[in-house]
Amino acid sequence: MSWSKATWQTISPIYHQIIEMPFITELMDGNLPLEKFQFYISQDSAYLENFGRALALIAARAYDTENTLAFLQFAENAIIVENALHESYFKEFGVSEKSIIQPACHHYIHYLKSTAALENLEVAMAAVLPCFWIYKEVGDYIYKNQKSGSNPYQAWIDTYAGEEFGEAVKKAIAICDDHAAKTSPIVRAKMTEAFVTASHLEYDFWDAGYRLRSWQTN
Ligand SMILES: Cc1ncc(CO)c(N)n1
Ligand SMILES: Cc1ncsc1CCO
Repeated sequence: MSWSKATWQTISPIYHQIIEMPFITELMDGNLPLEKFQFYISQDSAYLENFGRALALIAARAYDTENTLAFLQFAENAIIVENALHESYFKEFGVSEKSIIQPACHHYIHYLKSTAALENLEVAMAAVLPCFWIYKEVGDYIYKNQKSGSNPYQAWIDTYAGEEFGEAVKKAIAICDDHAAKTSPIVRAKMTEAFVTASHLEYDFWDAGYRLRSWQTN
């Protein structure tokens, strides 16, 4: 079995918990309170900017130009999505300025950046993979299970259920499988551990959005 298939099986309970989260079910039904979406989208803007930096760092560390190019493209797209969030969703949902990075987002960003900087390249690639893969699965799940009628969050749903994003996800999975096949069992196990950790952080990011979880002092 490929590394990616085995690892997805490992995080399958986390994925199933994610699609049952109130943030996701309410986003799907279009009745997620605006305040929670605003919190999420402003945190996600900071997330994508820094995710882009982590991807660019992985691009710089890649073993060959083909993989450098792939990760540069991922980095560029993450930043393009971030700009799209700014220009359309921010206006549409009345999110005005860049807000302080709150705990869940802070945790995730710095986990990705320190892993991209300090761990084996293969482990860094595995750490960023849930950002691609879980969003693709969640996007498809919401798209397929949506009720008919208008949803204020449709633009968000369409971004992640779209074909262009799907192609990037397939490519990122293939790159991880290729690296997993060529590395040692010790590094492969660390790749799995990084994938599991990032999957927990994906859950936590949505949970923080639903609870509006912020620093307790101001
Ligand atoms: C927290 C998070 N993970 C992954 C993605 C996918 O781009 C995103 N936008 N935000
Ligand atoms: C994972 C990811 N999320 C938003 S853009 C991007 C890279 C896709 O090319």
